[in-house]
Amino acid sequence: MAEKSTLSDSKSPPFVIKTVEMHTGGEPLRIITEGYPKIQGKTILEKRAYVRDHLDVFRKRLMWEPRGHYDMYGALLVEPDDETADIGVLFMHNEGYSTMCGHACIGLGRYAVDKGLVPTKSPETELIIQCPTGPVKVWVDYQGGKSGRVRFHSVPAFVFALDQEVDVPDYGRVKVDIAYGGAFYAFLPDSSLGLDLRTAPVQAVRTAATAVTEAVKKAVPLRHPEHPDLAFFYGTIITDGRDEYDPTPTVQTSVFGDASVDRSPCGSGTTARVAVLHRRGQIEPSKARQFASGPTGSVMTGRPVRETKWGEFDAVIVEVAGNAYYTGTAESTVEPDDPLKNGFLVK
Ligand SMILES: O=C(O)[C@H]1NCC[C@@H]1O
Repeated sequence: MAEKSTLSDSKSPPFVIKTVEMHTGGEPLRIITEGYPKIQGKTILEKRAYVRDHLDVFRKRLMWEPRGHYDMYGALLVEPDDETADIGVLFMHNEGYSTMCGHACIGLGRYAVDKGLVPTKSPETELIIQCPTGPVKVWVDYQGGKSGRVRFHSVPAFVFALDQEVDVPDYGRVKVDIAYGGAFYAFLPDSSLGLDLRTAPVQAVRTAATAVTEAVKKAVPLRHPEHPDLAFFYGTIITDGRDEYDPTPTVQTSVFGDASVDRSPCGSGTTARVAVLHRRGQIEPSKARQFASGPTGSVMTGRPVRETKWGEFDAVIVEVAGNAYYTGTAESTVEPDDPLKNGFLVK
């Protein structure tokens, strides 16, 4: 639906937002580089709350149609408050503002190197991106003046629940694993929803995963070791159930936010899934596993690096790696008399 502007059109300055467009494994990344109003707040979580409460019309204009689309994804660079961080970022999608995004960290790693936001070093340039979930360490291949593949270590990943039973309307009682990889996800195999990821239409996967998400949200109260703003359920990842180690990729489709389908294997979801596989003894640090996206077949690798603790939770640092590519730049504008200027979604 189209929404009324919360900005006064006669008084507000013209809307001109510049962006750099990338994709990681097919998942769009719209990096906002110029034109956002000043963001208030000292901590990154305060900044996230500020854009959500005061500037949400900007997200809708940039993520929703006609400038974006139902499954668009964006990143807004902000001043970090963590002294160790090189850049800070807020993430946005069709419904709101997520707390961690692996595909975006992969794209932003390249972007930071290519824009000279960090001093470069070969063969790898290291940087820290402050995300709402916490600091994410990123290494960007950098050789012959060219940025390439990116790997990252997110905040500690932990299993919240294994084999949690939930009743999913239209699908029955299923068991899910719930884990945190910078955001909370539920995992279950396609077979328990009567689907086959290799052949199911993406809409069927979207519908089933969304039903699981709604059921888990109702049934499972979440806890985060540090901050209540981070204790929300972000999405469901349906897998092909091939959890035991195998050199060929295991397929997974992540459905997050308001039923948005990730075109990539989902970096934060992969982080969380590695935590589950690690807990079940199905993955080793020395053998990275390949995780392929259901919608596009694009691949990220993931492996546990070392065990740690986060508050009450046994946790693990996970390394995820992937590739991002530039697709262009854009300058988005708004005409005051456009009745659809604030965006709309077609499901
Ligand atoms: O790669 C990721 O972590 C993300 N991709 C879109 C949804 C998740 O935030």
